[in-house]
Amino acid sequence: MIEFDQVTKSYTQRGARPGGPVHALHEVSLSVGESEIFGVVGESGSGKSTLLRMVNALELPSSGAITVNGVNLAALRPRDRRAQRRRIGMIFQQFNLLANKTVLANVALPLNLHQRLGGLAERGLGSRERPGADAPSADRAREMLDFVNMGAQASKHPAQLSGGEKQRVAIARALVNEPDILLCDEPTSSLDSQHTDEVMATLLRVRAEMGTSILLVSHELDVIRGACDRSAILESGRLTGIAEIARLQARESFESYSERARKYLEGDQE
Ligand SMILES: Nc1ncnc2c1ncn2[C@@H]1O[C@H](COP(=O)(O)OP(=O)(O)OP(=O)(O)O)[C@@H](O)[C@H]1O
Repeated sequence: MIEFDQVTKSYTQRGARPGGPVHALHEVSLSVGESEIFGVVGESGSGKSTLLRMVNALELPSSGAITVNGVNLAALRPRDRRAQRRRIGMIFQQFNLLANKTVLANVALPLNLHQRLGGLAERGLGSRERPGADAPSADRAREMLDFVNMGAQASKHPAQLSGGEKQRVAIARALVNEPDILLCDEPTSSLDSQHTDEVMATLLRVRAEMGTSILLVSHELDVIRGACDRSAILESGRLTGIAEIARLQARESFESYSERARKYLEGDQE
């Protein structure tokens, strides 16, 4: 599904005393399977975000090749690259929701954009000219909000939500176009443990019910261990290994916070 073949990404150092190229990634080869949850761990600056951004062609390799669903990203024309990108969802540490839009409008946004750029363009119509153009988007957005248990908060604005709720809305938005890959860049790094568990339980459900492949960058080893099947370990842009993570543990780790708290406080913890 996602293949990195000897991928190197170099940047030219800028600044007062420019030096040689920085290898953000150096000859990285890995593959991520269908419906797999694949982690990426490493210290700050090890190349995690670069790797993630390369999957949706926000960055292209300096050498080597990346194929997604059999398509070599570097060979795509810019327009096809944008189309390919719409088939990949992404969530971020800071949620990136639009503050002046309701939860529902945030989730519907990619659908409306997709319609404007796609089918409507072909017919030479803007969505304002088409009666009821937004209605199917609203239905689909509501469906996704229900999926992340945020249906009751559809008319709120992001500022009225907790961090965990914002991230679940961001997940709904990332999945509204039914992508087969979801990229997660430090999705729980600004959340407390209760909200981390809610978000991770949601991601496990996304994989179980939608079959989405998930690439999860995190510096939180517990999060990786609790959710991923395997994880790449990066050090200074090099892949130092791919850890196999026991599946049994993964299923047990994201019980509800209260369940874990009760077990822990009552001493029922391994
Ligand atoms: N656009 C850029 N221009 C120049 N150097 C860059 C650029 N993007 C990343 N780098 C460099 O590439 C290396 C890897 O960066 P990257 O952001 O991928 O690491 P990371 O593991 O995600 O770090 P963090 O955990 O701090 O976000 C770093 O040395 C970084 O400074």
